[in-house]
Amino acid sequence: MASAAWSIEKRASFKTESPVGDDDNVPDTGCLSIIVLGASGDLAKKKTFPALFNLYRQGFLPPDEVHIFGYARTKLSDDDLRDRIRGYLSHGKDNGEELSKFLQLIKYVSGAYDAEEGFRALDKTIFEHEVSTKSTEGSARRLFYLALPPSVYPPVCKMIKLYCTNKSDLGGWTRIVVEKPFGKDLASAEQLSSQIGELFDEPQIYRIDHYLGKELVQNLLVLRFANRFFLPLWNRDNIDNVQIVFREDFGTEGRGGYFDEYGIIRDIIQNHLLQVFCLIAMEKPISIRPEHIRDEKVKVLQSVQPIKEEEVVLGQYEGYTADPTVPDNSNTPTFATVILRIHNERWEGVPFILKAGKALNSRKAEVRVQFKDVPGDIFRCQKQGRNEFVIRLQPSEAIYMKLTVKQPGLEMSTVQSELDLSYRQRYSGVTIPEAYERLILDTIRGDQQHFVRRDELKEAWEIFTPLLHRIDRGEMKTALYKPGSRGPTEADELLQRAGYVQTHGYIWIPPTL
Ligand SMILES: NC(=O)C1=CN([C@@H]2O[C@H](COP(=O)(O)OP(=O)(O)OC[C@H]3O[C@@H](n4cnc5c(N)ncnc54)[C@H](OP(=O)(O)O)[C@@H]3O)[C@@H](O)[C@H]2O)C=CC1
Ligand SMILES: O=C1O[C@H](COP(=O)(O)O)[C@@H](O)[C@H](O)[C@H]1O
Repeated sequence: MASAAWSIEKRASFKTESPVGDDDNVPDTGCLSIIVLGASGDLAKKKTFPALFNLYRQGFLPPDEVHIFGYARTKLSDDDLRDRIRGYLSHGKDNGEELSKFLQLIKYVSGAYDAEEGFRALDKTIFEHEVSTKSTEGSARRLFYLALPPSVYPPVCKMIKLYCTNKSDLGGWTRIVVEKPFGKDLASAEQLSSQIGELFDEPQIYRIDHYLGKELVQNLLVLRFANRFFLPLWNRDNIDNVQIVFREDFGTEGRGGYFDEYGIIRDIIQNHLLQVFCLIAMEKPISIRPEHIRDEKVKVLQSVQPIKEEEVVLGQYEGYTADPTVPDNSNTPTFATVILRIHNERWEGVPFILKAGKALNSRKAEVRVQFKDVPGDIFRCQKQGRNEFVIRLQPSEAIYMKLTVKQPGLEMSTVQSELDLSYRQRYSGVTIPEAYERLILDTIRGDQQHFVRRDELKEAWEIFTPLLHRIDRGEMKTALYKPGSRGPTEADELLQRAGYVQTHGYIWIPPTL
């Protein structure tokens, strides 16, 4: 099929204003084919198909318009694929009829990732579906989700471009969703970007970072820019330090081979935590249009200073190399604390402490903004703790503010307490969507706000590549830590040196209903 001019992508994610583009002629309806490449794999069964099922159940994938196609090299029948994924969709719930109907929407095509034959067969199967839905040529929508190792992105994109691109002159489109890790360093990411960029235009490429689909990450812009409270406080005059933390209480769990090639900085910090960092640190965009938001993200990334070796702590949990897919002498960090410093008027001197680790003592992701001490404090509160604004991304989503209040009672003494917005309590009955669900819906609607733009990705790699190369060359020390611990003690020491003051004797406990 011949390709035609690409349509401008459009979607209003905030109902009061279309943040995307000016072209209102792109239809949100019509024949839609979702093609999951790498359908036999781990991500597809655990995340992609379950997200599609949830969208289907909520009516976002109408069965008269939508078909789903799995593609991979493994020889499978349609039913084999359905059987493989069934268990990941039902979660023991009694949704039998819905599930069967959804599974019937799925077809499977087997083929190589670099050969014409398979992609021609895929195109034929998709085309048959488009004909069966009486879709007008040029109006069909094709979404290719690459649940594949990045090594095969270039040949796969080439095959899609050559054999599976639909005509799009009547509002149809072809879009590509790519997963992280997008490259291993600046040079490889740029090479990959160029290879894909030669085949598809930027508005067709959706670089997924699933943290951008999390409810509380999406709330960051609203919190910062829709509340008067924070506007005057959000700067170096008031904020002492910011922590962005990811902790998992399990190890690499069967993904050791993949993980060892990448390490915790490429797996979590360079993408997930850095995206959160951008939303915390960037200036106010001129509107909520995706390009305006992404412009600001790029600017703050460009203001990050080179990382100093003395502001990095690396760790590896004991037992990591026991995984047979991990080399015995691996130096790959499973834990890292890295301090980023921003050279601009708002943030000069404020450390942004990005910390991520596997096999630690708890599972959580949060942003902790610690304020400076009260000047001329007449209550001697510094001894009790500083004001903190905490955004708990997961689990138990919450936003809370740690503050000092009078201890209730006859005495005039102070105590640490909190203003607490716990989602489960405040929004009981509301189901928070899975990140992948929301992001796939965005790709269908053409909203790139929560996806990583090419220049953003380049800046992200610019920041971390020198450090990553030093680690790869074995020039940085990796401390061993016990699984189930807080990580290397050096990380806590670095935190203290950066100015973080821990509140002793106070722990926020998520309220229960
Ligand atoms: N799994 C997860 O939780 C997450 C994964 N990701 C990313 O998503 C993508 C897919 O991940 P995941 O599903 O775990 O990967 P898998 O290793 O399960 O690979 C997916 C499929 O790709 C094919 N494949 C595997 N290795 C190769 C290879 N060397 N050359 C060609 N084809 C290959 C296999 O299909 P077949 O042999 O049938 O062709 C496999 O079923 C990756 O980029 C990953 O980093 C991102 C976040 C989380
Ligand atoms: O991308 C990845 O994310 C998961 C953690 O995701 P979360 O949504 O459960 O926080 C991580 O386990 C994995 O190593 C990494 O590749």
